[in-house]
Parts: sequence; C-alpha cells; structure tokens
Amino acid sequence: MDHAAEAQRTDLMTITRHALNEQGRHPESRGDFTILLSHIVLGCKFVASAVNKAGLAKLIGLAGVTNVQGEEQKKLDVLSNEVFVKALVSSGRTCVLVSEENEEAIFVDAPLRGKYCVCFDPLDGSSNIDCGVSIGTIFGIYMIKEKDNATLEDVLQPGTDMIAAGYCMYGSSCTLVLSTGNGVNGFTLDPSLGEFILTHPNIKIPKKGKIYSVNEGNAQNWDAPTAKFVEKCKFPQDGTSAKSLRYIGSMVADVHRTLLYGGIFLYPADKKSPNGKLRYAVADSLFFMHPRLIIDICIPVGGDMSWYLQYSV
Ligand SMILES: O=P(O)(O)OC[C@H]1O[C@](O)(COP(=O)(O)O)[C@@H](O)[C@@H]1O
Repeated sequence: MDHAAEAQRTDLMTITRHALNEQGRHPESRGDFTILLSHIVLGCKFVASAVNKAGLAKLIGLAGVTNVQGEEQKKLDVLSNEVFVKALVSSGRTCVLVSEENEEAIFVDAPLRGKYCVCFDPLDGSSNIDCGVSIGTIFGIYMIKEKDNATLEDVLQPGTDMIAAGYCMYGSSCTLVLSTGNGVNGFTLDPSLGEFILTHPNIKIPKKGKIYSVNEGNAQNWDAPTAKFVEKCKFPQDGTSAKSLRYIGSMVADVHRTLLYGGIFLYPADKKSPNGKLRYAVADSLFFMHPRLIIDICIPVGGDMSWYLQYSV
C-alpha cells in the first residue's frame, strides 16, 4: 500500500483550508473573505449539481425570458443567477453585486451589507448548455472604496485593484480556479465529499504553446494585426510547426485549457464587437461586465504573459 498517498488522501487541502492558510498571511484579517469565498463555493456546488442533472431535470432549454443583452435566457442561466445572488447577499459580506444577467447593480440592504463588491457572470457559455459543452461561472472581487458608502464606482475600479478573481468550470469535472493575488490554484470538486480539493497548486501558464484559440468565423471582421497574427499561427515563417486550432466557444473552457496547456485564446475586437466580446447592461449609468477582465487577473498571476494579449478596457 502507498502509505504516503494514503496520508495524502486524509490530509486534504480543501479550498476553505487553503483560504484560511492565505488568511494567515494577513494578521488583520477577520475571516470575512473566507466567509465570502465559502458562499461563492456554495453557488458553484449548486450550479455544478444543476448542470450535471440539467438534461434529466428539464433544466435545459429557454426560460422564456431575455436578459439585458436581448439574449434568450436559459433556465440554467436564471437558476444560476438566482443562487449566486442569494448566496452572496446571505453571506453578509457584500455591498454591491454586478451580474451579467441583471440590468442594474444590486446594492445589499444595510442589515446584510459587508465590505466586498462582486462582479460575476453566473453561467458563461450558456449557449452551449443544450449540447453538453463545458460552461462556467466567472467572478471578481473588489473591496469597497469608502466604508458604508457603496456606489457604482466600487465596481468600476481597474482590474488591478481586484483582490481576488476566479472561475469555476462545469465540465468532465468541476474545477474552481482562484487567484487572491498570490499565485493561481485549481481545486476539483470531489462529489463524494462535496468539497473542492486542491489538485492544481500554483498554476503557471506554459511559456510556449502549440494551440491558438479564436473563432475563425469572425476573420472577415478582424483588423490587420489580428489577421496577421493568426496567419502566422497557421503559416509560420520561422521554420516552427503550425499551431493547432482549438476553439470550444465557451470562454471558461478555452481559458482553462490555455492556462494549463499554454498557447493563446483571443476574442479580438472587430467590426462586429469593437471592444471584443463584452457584456453591456445599459441602465441609467452604463456599466459593463468584462468577463475577460477577470480572466486577465487570473492569467497574468498565473504566469508568463508572452502569449497573452491584453484586452484594453
Ligand atoms: O460564439 P462566439 O461569437 O465565438 O462567442 C463565443 C463566446 O461567447 C460565450 O459563449 C459567451 O456567450 P454566452 O454566455 O452569451 O452564451 C463565451 O463563453 C465564448 O467565448
């Protein structure tokens, strides 16, 4: 028997234990972030369960309503958004929530108000739900700028002011990737325990990759530099091998593969989407959910930037 392995199996580094270890690096911390994270984890576990049984529980298909982008909302979209909003509010650690599925920001009522602002897309890639392609939740966390005075400015801070960011991918396994600014770590849900276990410590994106990931169907809309870059991936002039094209069309899955295997994922600005693929929710004040801003945070902290194009926000 491999006793070392057995010991490893009993000495589990759960995401909560990891967060508590991280908390130890901040003596002033009172555990609020760990409590907030545990509620995000609850939302991810709920969505993972719902996604796994979607086909059986009639959760697939349209919810009969459209979101602010005019997109048909899928039942799982609606359910995921509701569970994350309720989990984040009930944590008692949030003050402003921005969801890709809600037209306006949610300001938490005073009795439950905390000091964190959370931007999230509860279920990115939802157009892939019906065919079983991996989808994901994306989140980013800011600290309120002025105690007891939550405003929209709190969620329009630069991405570099984010204190944590991550995504949870619902695929062949459920993997939560988190950065709190001290490296990027991946946790896989063990359904038998109901716990996210550290399986990918200190992820670093490989310096070189053999994969490029882009929707080639948009090529006619690309600007010249993008077209030239993709052309070099396909027809390299330096004697290297051509890169392989892998495009899942579900950003969390494309980014996760890029983070682990290297290469590049891009959704470049083009004539159709002048700012790349952003989410706009126009209310009395324009705010936007930039899933890639959150992903930006994960990848730079995850390692080499050489293959990662910056999105200008
Ligand atoms: O189909 P396109 O234009 O390539 O866009 C694919 C992108 O759209 C998304 O699926 C998000 O769209 P939805 O969440 O609205 O379904 C991303 O996950 C993915 O990167």
